[in-house]
Amino acid sequence: MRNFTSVHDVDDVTALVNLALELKQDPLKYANIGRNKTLGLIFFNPSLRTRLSTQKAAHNLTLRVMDMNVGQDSWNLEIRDNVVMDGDTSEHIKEAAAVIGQYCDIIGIRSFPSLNDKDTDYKEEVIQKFITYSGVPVVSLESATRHPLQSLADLITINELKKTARPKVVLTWAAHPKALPQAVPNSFAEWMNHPDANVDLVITHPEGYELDPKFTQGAKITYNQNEALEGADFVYAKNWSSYKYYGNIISKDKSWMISPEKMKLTNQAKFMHCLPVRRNVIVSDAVIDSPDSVVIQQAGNRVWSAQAVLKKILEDNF
Ligand SMILES: NCCC[C@H](NC(=O)CCC(=O)O)C(=O)O
Ligand SMILES: NC(=O)OP(=O)(O)O
Repeated sequence: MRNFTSVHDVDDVTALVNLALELKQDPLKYANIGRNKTLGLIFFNPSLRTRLSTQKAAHNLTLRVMDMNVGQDSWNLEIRDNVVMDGDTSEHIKEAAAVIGQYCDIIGIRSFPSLNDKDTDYKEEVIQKFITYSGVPVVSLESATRHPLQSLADLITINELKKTARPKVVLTWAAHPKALPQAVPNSFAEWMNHPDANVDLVITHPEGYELDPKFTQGAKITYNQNEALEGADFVYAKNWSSYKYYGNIISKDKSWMISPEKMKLTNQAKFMHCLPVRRNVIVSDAVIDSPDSVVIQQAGNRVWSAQAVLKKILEDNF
């Protein structure tokens, strides 16, 4: 594996999940593989889990880590090509990526979408330009359209907790006051639809919140949340803004919040969310504080997800 930007970069998903579970049992098993190598973590947006879990994973592999918040610690970067840079961007991504590639052996990038222009966001310019110009392997720390380290951690968590060979997994939209990216649900759908995930995926959302079919193909999609939740083994809640009416909030329907009444429709499902989550907006206190909530285990698994990916990249490229 050279880069990790989506499930398509992984040649054997089952093997990667098994590697993560092996690392969870024995975190320092491959502690020498990153010796004298440097990982750079570049953030265009805030992060708690991704920043800290990836650092922890790197430390377990003896990688050195440098991190930077673009525009706060560094210059504002210009992403577009062929522009006269007489505005508020001081440095072009072409130079910035190439220079960071001189200092780092692997680069992680977090870059959210603008949610203004679908074509620009779905072109994934920031991460693609880092791949083109840095000359080193690149790992997505959540890009405009995907969050693969999160989805891998989600799959690890489902594998740890499933009670049947092929569980029913429900991805449900819930209302939110801010327009959020589609990256988490796109990526979750793409990973759950992979044959190695071995789950039945049902996606439920109000009309107009259809995701790009490129990610959801193979899943059952319904506007009826109660019907979707019936018999679910896992409930994965997430808000996203509309893909069709790009970046807009078209429903504020509070009835989509995951409450104890909704959880009663399920097969004593585990409640999942990538975090950060707004309590009593996306999920009620009673559900997130219940024994069926696995959000902390899920966040804990971000370490093993990142460590498995970094180990594979180190092994395959150095
Ligand atoms: N990395 C996990 C999710 C990050 C982001 N959430 C947010 O921006 C939530 C912000 C808020 O609730 O104010 C998203 O949905 O893609
Ligand atoms: N789930 C997740 O990626 O969290 P952060 O945005 O805090 O990194």
